[in-house]
Amino acid sequence: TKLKNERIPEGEFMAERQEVLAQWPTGSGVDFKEAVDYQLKIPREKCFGEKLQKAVADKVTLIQPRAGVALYREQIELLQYLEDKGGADLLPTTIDSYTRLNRYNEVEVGIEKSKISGRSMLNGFPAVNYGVNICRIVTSALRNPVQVRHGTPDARLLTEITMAGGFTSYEGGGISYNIPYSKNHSVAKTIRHWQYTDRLIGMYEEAGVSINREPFGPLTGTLIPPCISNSVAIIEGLLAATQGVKDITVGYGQCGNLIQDIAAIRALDRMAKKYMHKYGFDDTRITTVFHQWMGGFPQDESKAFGVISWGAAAAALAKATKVIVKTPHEAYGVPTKEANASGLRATKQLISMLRDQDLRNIPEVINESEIIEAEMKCILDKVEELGKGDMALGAVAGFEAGVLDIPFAPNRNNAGKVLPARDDKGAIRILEMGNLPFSQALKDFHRERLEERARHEGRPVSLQMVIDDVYAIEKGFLVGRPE
Ligand SMILES: CCC[C@H]1O[C@@H](n2cnc3c(N)ncnc32)[C@H](O)[C@@H]1O
Repeated sequence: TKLKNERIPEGEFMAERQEVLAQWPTGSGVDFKEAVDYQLKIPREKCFGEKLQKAVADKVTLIQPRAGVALYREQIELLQYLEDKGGADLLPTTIDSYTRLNRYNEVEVGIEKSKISGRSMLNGFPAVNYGVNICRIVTSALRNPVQVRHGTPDARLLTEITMAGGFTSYEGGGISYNIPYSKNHSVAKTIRHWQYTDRLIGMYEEAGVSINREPFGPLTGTLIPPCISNSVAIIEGLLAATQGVKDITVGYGQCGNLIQDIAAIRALDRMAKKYMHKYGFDDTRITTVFHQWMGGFPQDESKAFGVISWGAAAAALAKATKVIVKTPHEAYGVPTKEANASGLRATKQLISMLRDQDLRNIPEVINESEIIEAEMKCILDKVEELGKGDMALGAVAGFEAGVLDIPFAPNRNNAGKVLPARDDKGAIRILEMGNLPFSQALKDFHRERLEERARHEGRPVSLQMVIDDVYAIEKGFLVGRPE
């Protein structure tokens, strides 16, 4: 059927649902009505959206780790440790890579190997293979709300099982879990898959169960201009709201210039609310999430804590509703529960020390935020025009035209013409505009900021700046200065 940004008709949805639930035997354990009843019995303080709204009211920034291991008793032990010893306000369950690729046979092997070896042979929690009841054993063993975090282009069955399994938040989107994560999936296909996810969550909403949805903000996590990741977040938020989703957390990955990071969150929050209103979704609740540094991490744990704390400070000063926390094992792989908890404690230290400081309204932030909003408007206006008002069609056409273009993304449907580089203060600017539909004034602004760096470094604005900025991270710097 032709893609359109409209609520999936019930008959069409139910027919598709039969196929989805048949994709793996555990799908037969999903009964929507029974799942709604189960969800309605979950205490309110364990509902993700409720806790986010309380944080907004209390003006606090919540902390949330990533965490996922193969065996479910270990997953319970891990998450209990992170809430008890790490002080996590919100809990994740990070899903393993095989499940993200719908390769459930290989998951089975991974679970068996983990049981035999006694250690996690998967890089996350295999929720689909475990099914509804084991998910409920995990989510009901914890004091805090639990969110599904993953990177799945076709997450339809995962949604069915985890929503029935007592999770109350679900990360991802048809763009943000495709373009940065896969080479060949078409944007139209994954947007359609995620319309299924959002329609199912819309059905839970209509039955009185509010499930929080969080588009994946950071995208490739490498020098992403805030206007690009913010625009994708808003498109995914609008596509979700169209399917009946009411509780949406829009996100952004730390880039490193403090003024720009705070401005990005401010622009994201304001524009998300503006676009929800523009499209008549006045009953959606919007919150923000700030991801601590998504780039390469130092191996030295003390330096890693420096990076973690800096991301915590930026989140606190931006008054993000929640911050996603890194660990001192980031340079190595899946962290131990102790390392994960220590990243949380370091973060909470900064969040609480900076609780009374808010930099969102200082002039430099407002100036940068207004530039980001203007850039977002150029992009979103063009997406609307290309889609003739339909955001789903506009997104597909936007990628084809290079109006939406995510730097360093592997997907062959991404133009890959836009090239970012840092200016003299480390803020992300655009060196190659590709087909971004910016006004001349905005194009001139970016050029001027890069020329300023060029003058300071005594070299021309060039691709070498992009390369130097990518490698600067390993040397512990942001701006890749010439040798
Ligand atoms: C956005 C995805 C990348 C981030 O997600 C972390 N990540 C991946 N898998 C796990 C896991 N099983 N447990 C804890 N963190 C995990 C990586 O380290 C990185 O920061």
